[in-house]
Amino acid sequence: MLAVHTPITGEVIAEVEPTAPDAVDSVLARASEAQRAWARRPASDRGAILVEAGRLLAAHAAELGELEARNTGRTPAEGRREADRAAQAFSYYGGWADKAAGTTIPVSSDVLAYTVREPYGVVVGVTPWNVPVRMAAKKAAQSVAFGNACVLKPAPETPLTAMRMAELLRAAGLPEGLVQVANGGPELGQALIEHPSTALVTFTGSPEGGRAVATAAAQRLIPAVLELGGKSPQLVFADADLDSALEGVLLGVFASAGQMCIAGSRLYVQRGIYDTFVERLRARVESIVVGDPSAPDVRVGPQMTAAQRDRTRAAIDRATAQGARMLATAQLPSDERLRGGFFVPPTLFADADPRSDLMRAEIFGPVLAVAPFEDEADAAAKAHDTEFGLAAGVWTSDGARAHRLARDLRAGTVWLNTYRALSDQVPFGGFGASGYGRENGEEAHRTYTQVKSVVSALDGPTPGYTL
Ligand SMILES: NC(=O)C1=CN([C@@H]2O[C@H](COP(=O)(O)OP(=O)(O)OC[C@H]3O[C@@H](n4cnc5c(N)ncnc54)[C@H](O)[C@@H]3O)[C@@H](O)[C@H]2O)C=CC1
Ligand code: BAL
Repeated sequence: MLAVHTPITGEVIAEVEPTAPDAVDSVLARASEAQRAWARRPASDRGAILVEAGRLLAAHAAELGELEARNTGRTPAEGRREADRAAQAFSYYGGWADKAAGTTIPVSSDVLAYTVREPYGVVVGVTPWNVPVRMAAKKAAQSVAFGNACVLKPAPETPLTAMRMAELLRAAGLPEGLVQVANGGPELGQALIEHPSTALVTFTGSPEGGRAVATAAAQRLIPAVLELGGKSPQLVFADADLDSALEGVLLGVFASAGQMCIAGSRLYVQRGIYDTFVERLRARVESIVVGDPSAPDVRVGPQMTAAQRDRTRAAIDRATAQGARMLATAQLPSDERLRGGFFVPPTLFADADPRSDLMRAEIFGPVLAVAPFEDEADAAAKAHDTEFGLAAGVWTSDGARAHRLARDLRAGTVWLNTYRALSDQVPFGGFGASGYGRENGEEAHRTYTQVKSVVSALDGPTPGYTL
């Protein structure tokens, strides 16, 4: 059995049956069979079932949110928000199901061509432990909206909400086998991708995992969508609304205890306001209350896994060893009950070597590094000093500058005077080592379908056309 822990105390909260390697065939056979029938149903029927799934998930959002918060150590409010957004994914993609269409192409007076966007078949969705229910919902909803089946493989540390979601989807009328959850680690993920019935893989997780997934997909000549990590910059200009910028910076890196692919973990502040802004930041970091997220004053909970706690602690030690100056660190909880919890205090560093791990490697924990910049060109150069390109934040009251930077920054998402504003409607994905392929919004239709072109002679059978 797979033991599932709560990171708040380290206790085991559930045991989950792993999917046996010899069950992969039957999981995928069920998915293929369900998909063939599902793809033949009118798109508006599929959409209506997804909308009903959204309604049922919303009706169970309190239960799902509580489970999510317990398994991930999020605050109850964050858990609820994640559950609400999982429900919204089904409502949103339910709306897309009968609106996504191909195109007609008037090639010449006697030839009409058109395209049809067809489902791939069975999609394998490999999801991480940091956003369990929303990520599972998003990948499943995008898959089935356009006629695919979806086999989800959640991270073994946080499978509970995806499993409950699959039960609710079935209750909402999604056919048996269309959305399934297979439980296990990387080996199971590989076995699912290597299986001949899998037609598309969508992965969210680490660059290492992404590389292995892409390699397995390439061996099978199937497409892979990879949403990987980041080392995202936030740029604060002297003319910004500094109160909003301060909040945006804090939430951008310490929400979810820093375990976000989009964490704004490199902060660059314009020289003229550097000392005062960093002093305000330092005071705020020191006052962050860390502990059991269900307590009303707690702002930062634990790391979601023991392994992540160890990785974050090691990253803090390495930053110090490589010469960064620790400016502030919050207090760990003193409550005896939380002694087994996976806590790491939010920590602020300055004066790091730009080539050090602190400035280059994803930490995925509550660790922020701050450095000054001189002007717009210097800010952009510093922002680009990374192999990643997932997100960037710009805080300035100069609209033209904001849009110049939005144009120039190499990142899949650029937020202007906000951060972490994610929506099903807005395409999401990375540049560079942050992955490739896009999900969300109308990109979902392109990503989760393949194009078939149909070319038709209008003036009777005509062999040998060269178009
Ligand atoms: N971009 C993101 O949202 C995430 C990034 N990370 C980064 O990765 C680091 C390590 O976290 P991990 O849990 O080890 O992430 P991971 O990338 O190893 O795991 C994420 C998911 O991929 C699966 N997986 C891993 N290797 C696979 C393979 N070869 N084939 C198929 N499936 C595979 C895992 O079982 C899990 O479901 C974190 O410290 C963080 O830096 C982790 C989780 C999410
Ligand atoms: N992993 C994608 C960013 C998010 O939805 O939290």
